Amino acid sequence: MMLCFYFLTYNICVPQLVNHGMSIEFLGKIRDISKQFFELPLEEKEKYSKTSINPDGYGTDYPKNTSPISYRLFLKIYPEEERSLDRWPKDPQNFGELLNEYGMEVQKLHDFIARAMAQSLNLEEDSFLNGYGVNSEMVLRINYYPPFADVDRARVMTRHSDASALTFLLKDREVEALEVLNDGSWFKVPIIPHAIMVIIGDQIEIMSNGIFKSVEHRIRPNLEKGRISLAMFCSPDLEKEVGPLKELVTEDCPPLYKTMKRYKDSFEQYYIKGLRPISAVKI
Ligand SMILES: O=C(O)CCC(=O)C(=O)O
Ligand SMILES: [Fe+2]
Repeated sequence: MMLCFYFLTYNICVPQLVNHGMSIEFLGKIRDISKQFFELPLEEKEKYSKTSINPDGYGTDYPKNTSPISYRLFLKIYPEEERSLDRWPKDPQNFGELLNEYGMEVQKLHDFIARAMAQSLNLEEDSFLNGYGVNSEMVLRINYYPPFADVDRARVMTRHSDASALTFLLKDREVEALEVLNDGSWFKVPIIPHAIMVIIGDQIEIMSNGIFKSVEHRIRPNLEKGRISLAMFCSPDLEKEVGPLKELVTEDCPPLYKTMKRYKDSFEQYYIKGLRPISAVKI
């Protein structure tokens, strides 16, 4: 496996994984089948709609009567027994099987990267993985952004960092739209075909006591073309107390973040106010 660090400026770098073991054909199938799902008639997609109690399924993040900047299919992949299988599309055929296989592959990548990150800090290789607790989560969000011309110009996906520990992002093969923030300026992330981008989420920033910083990013839709992306959010067990790893806290390096459960739950309330949830857990 190879981690290719793509430097956008001298101090901002976007890790993209290549030689990750998934074939070009497999990634092609995943992207194509996801796109086919979003191209189904609305009433077909709405068979899998999310509800107010279960976020799994098809939906948008905006109220029904406004034109959304993105549509999404949100599916919990792990823990396996928490899958809402009635929201896993039966059409296109094989979608479920492919998603299952993709989940297993991304889990391997995740464990490899989490171990490498721990080793890079001279920690035991399982330090981050142990910090996740037993029922760590993987949630897939497949995003479809219609062409810009179809949506309100002002609506760029709000800037955010991910609530996850790590996010593994399979980007569109053709449409560049992801931007990351550094020092007040936005930088476009270039496409490396078939690479999987690793996004540092808030919970790795917390566990590493600020050594790894979560990345603020946003999407600027394309004028002519729709765009597909698959974001796999890998996060600790919701019931696990997550805080700076004790190996990283010393007299000289006090904890910089509070320890808390269910970080994700508090995310939404800050996000909708335009605040960064991570700022609320800083000591
Ligand atoms: O579509 C993308 O490339 C990124 C999506 C994203 O940031 C998210 O779903 O959290
Ligand atoms: Fe994100």
